Amino acid sequence: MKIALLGYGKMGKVIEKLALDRGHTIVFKSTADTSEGNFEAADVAIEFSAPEAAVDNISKALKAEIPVVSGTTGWLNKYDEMVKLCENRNGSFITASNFSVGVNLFFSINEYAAKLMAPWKEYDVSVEEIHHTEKKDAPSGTAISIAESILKHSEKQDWKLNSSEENNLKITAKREEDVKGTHTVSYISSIDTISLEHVAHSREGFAKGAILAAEFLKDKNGVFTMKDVLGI
Ligand SMILES: NC(=O)C1=CN([C@@H]2O[C@H](COP(=O)(O)OP(=O)(O)OC[C@H]3O[C@@H](n4cnc5c(N)ncnc54)[C@H](OP(=O)(O)O)[C@@H]3O)[C@@H](O)[C@H]2O)C=CC1
Ligand SMILES: O=C(O)C1=N[C@H](C(=O)O)C[C@H](O)C1
Repeated sequence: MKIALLGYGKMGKVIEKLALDRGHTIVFKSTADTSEGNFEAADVAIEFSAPEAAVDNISKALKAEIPVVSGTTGWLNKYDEMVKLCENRNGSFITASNFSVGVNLFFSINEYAAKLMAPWKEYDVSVEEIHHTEKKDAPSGTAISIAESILKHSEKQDWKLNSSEENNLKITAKREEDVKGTHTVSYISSIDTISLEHVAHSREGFAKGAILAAEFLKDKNGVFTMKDVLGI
């Protein structure tokens, strides 16, 4: 596959390395103010940039009829707009708050746990995420996905960053040097604590999942999720 990398930071660089190892080629790369290569030659675009840049990047790919995989977080208030654009252009689009296979399995475990725990009102549920200090958005997109799944099975009304109000699901976001991404769901009662945790040891899992998504998307039309890619 010929890949365009929209965003060539920490993630773009890991994706480039793994894509080359899998026999793909990189035909275009862009950062905030530079670009090189031939965008129109790409079979697929992989977009990991910044919250304020994602919508422009995704639109640019869809308008050029290039399937687009977007991993950027913090722009999802414009998700419906991007879906409409994709449908109007008969294009292909997938976004995920987290492309790692492990986290997508964790999402399913979290959903199962949320259903199981729903009747046991003595447990209070909360979510914590820890990331590196360069991260621009909080809470992480992954923490929001986890919280939204829990809320489907909970009496709590919404998630809230650092809120201790009983009717909100509390998400705590911490920033520590070089942490790739740690997400913990805790169910705490006066008697015990049940915790589910995913710890990313490197960025490879995110990058591998994004390349799998690009390979899946290349010859398809429509809007997909990681559940479609992984068949889970
Ligand atoms: N869904 C997932 O699995 C994952 C998602 N992410 C998300 O991906 C995004 C990127 O993460 P990461 O690589 O760590 O971030 P970095 O800050 O390391 O890299 C961001 C890159 O995007 C570039 N960029 C900024 N604006 C534009 C633009 N308008 N057009 C093209 N490129 C642009 C930056 O350029 P410059 O250097 O010039 O500013 C930089 O090259 C974040 O939103 C993060 O949350 C991260 C990991 C996994
Ligand atoms: O910015 C990051 O680094 C990450 N961002 C994603 C998120 O916001 O959930 C995914 C991963 O945790 C790493």
